[in-house]
Amino acid sequence: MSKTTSGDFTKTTGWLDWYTGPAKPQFQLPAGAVDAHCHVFGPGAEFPYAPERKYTPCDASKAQLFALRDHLGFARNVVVQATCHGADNRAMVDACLASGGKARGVATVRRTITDQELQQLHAAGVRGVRFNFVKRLVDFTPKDELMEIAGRIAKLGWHVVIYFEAVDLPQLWDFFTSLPTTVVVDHMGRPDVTKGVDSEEFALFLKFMREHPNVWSKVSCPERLSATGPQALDGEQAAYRDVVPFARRVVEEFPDRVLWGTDWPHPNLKDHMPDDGLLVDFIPHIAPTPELQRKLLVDNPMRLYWPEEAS
Ligand SMILES: O=C(O)c1cc(C(=O)O)oc(=O)c1
Repeated sequence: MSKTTSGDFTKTTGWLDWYTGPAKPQFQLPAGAVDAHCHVFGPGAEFPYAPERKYTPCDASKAQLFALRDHLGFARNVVVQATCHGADNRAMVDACLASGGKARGVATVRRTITDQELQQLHAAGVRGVRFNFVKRLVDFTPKDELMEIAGRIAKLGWHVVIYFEAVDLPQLWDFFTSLPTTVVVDHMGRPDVTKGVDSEEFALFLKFMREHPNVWSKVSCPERLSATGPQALDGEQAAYRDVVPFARRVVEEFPDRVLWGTDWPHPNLKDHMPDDGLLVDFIPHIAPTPELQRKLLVDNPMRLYWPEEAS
């Protein structure tokens, strides 16, 4: 597979391309497992990157995503709109439509979107919108605009996905806790794992989930959060051990409100690109029993994204 950025685009300097030839996981995923956080990038020649983007990635097409899904043993994907596409959801929608019902999506929308356009997104398989508060990724969208969008998508039965850094949770608390939908936190709210699992910062995140039963968390991205490694490369089976206590705490306390995803193609990683097969092998460390694994990988994502099929 050749990895390029097509169209009139040049990759951000230092960009790390996704890993070719991932291992077959040793951990066998339960039947029907969902990769509930992944992206498509372009291809730029077909789906141009947004003018307001903060980075230009290498292309990562739907066909490449579906090949990874099959290789790792997932049954389905949730394709989350990547910030490099702004509020132009065409690449994500195209992936959902091409998946034969095996992908659902999370969109980024502006308040100018019409009801008809929202209905079209729904028909394509979109079931949520993403609000992003990570400053290196997006410019600020006023909270009144976000709240207006949340009110509109609530009527479609959709949820809100939020992405923020742990240090920003206190100032975002009131907004998050006013949202009228299920709220799904990306990557555990990005804890600083060097502060420890019993830190005030992580305690606040657990309180956020404990006091608000509509809040869910993706226990994803150990490769982003780890400070110690070792990196999930070259067969390493003990990768990212410093992240395990955080994810495991969330899985064990909130087993019915957690999701897991590869985060392929892993935008903006700076020091290494993980082997996605080894990332799958991380799962039994954070969800140690078959029951927790089934909830994390099958029951919970099915309830949120394919409720009509959920048992
Ligand atoms: O931490 C990141 O850089 C990142 C970026 C994006 C995106 O650009 O959409 O999505 C993610 O899930 C994570």
